[in-house]
Amino acid sequence: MSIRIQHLTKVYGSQKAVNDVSFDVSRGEIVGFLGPNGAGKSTTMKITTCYLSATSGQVEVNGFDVMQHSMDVRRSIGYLPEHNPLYTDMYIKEFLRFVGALYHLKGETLTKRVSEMIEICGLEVEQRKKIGQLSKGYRQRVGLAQALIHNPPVLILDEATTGLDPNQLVEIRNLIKTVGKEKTVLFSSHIMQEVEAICDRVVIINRGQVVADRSLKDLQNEGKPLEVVFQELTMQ
Ligand SMILES: Nc1ncnc2c1ncn2[C@@H]1O[C@H](COP(=O)(O)OP(=O)(O)OP(=O)(O)O)[C@@H](O)[C@H]1O
Repeated sequence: MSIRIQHLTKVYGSQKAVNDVSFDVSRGEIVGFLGPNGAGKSTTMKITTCYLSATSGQVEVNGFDVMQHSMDVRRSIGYLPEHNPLYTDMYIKEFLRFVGALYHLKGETLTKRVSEMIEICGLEVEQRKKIGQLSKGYRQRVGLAQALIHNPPVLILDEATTGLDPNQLVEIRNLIKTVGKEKTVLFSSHIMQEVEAICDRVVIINRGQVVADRSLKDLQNEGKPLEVVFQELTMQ
């Protein structure tokens, strides 16, 4: 199992943001993680990527427990957070080299990997610019490039396509689909068409609890659009 979340609970002060959440993501699966605003998606993702600690429950990534083996978990994961933090004064290449070095890539390997990321993420035309000079869509691409630079087996993408124009959306979607052929991907989104286009399975969370864990095929066989299923499960 690439990601195993068992009985995960996170309490902020007096608020239970995540309440006994359990689900697995198998190797090579692309899973859409859906839920209304404030449902607990980002919190679950932050715990899975070791950015936050859980109040209780277990999370394993690639067989490593997030509490006991956080360095192994971090090495196994590429993470694009919802608010993608980038060094705006750095040039794209400079930033990717910096991130690659954090993962102990060096010399020719690092140079090759940075070039590959620039190509895969469609950054060639803008590669001479500083990150602060890039449009939002290109910043997202840099975010994806930094998430992929160490070739992690697991990708966690929190609203990776927010703010992209329709053309970029198609390109990034295709990119996620392509990398998803050899990686496990958990990604959150509010765009149902996107989830339908990319995912094998959806996990829907509402008020901190999982309310659906279904394959897209199952849902399609029922003939209900994902949007309708989502509304039925999350609108009270
Ligand atoms: N650092 C924090 N301190 C206190 N409460 C928090 C903190 N982070 C998140 N929360 C609360 O936890 C709940 C879940 O938030 P979370 O960001 O995980 O939701 P989400 O499903 O990702 O929402 P969105 O779709 O709006 O991004 C929300 O009510 C939020 O206000």
